[in-house]
Amino acid sequence: MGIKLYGSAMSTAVQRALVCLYEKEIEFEFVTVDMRSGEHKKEHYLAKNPFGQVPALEDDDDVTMFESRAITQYICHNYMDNGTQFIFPKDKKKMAGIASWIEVESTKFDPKASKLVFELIFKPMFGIGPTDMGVVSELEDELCKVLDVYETRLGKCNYLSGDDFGLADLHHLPTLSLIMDSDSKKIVEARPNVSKWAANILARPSWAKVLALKNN
Ligand SMILES: N[C@@H](CCC(=O)N[C@@H](CS)C(=O)NCC(=O)O)C(=O)O
Repeated sequence: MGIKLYGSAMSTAVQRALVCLYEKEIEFEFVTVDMRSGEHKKEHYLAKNPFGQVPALEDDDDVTMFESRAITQYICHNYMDNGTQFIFPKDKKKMAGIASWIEVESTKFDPKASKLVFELIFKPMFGIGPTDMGVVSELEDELCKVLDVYETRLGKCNYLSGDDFGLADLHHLPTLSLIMDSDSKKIVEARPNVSKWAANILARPSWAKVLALKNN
C-alpha cells in the first residue's frame, strides 16, 4: 500500500509534510480531502486524525498518524536512506541542534507567523473579514524579536541547525513563503542573514514541487 498523505495542498501544515516527502524522494499517493464540504470532520477522516484537521498520513496497513511535524520526523527516522539526510543518530551534537531548532520553529516562529498570514492572506481570501493592520503590526513586532535571534544564528552557519539544510529550516517553508508574498516580507528583508537564508531554502526544488501541486 505504501504511503498515503491526506489533505489539501492549500494547507500550510499539509505543505510541510509534502515538502518533506519530496526532499526524501519517497513515492506517495496524495489523497485530497475536500475541506470545503467538511470532509475533514466526517467519521471516516476522524479515524485518521481525531482533531478533524489535515494532514494525516498512512504507511502500509499498520501506521496512521497526524500532526505535520510528527509526520516529517516519522518519515526522516523511518526512511533514513532515502533522499536528503535529516537525522544523524550517531552525531549527538547535530541531533541536539536539530531538536532545539525544530522546537524553536514550532513554539516561537509558527504561532506568530501563522497568525500573521491568517490576518494578511487567509482572512481576505476566505471572506472572514478585512485585515486588521493593528494586529499585523503587533505580530510583526513579535516576529522581529524571533528573527533577531535568527539573524545572529545565521551569521554563524548557513542553516538554523548547522551547516546543512535541516528539518527545522524545512518546517518554516509554508508560512515563510506566504510572508514573502506579502508586505510583511520587509521584516525578513531588513535582516541580511535571514533574507539570504529565506531565499536559499525557498529555492529548493522540493518547495517548487509543493507550489506546483498547490497551484494545480
Ligand atoms: N498542528 C497541526 C495543525 C493542523 C492544522 O491546523 N490544519 C489546518 C489546515 S492548515 C486544518 O485542518 N484546519 C481545519 C480545522 O481546524 O478545522 C499540524 O501541524 O498538522
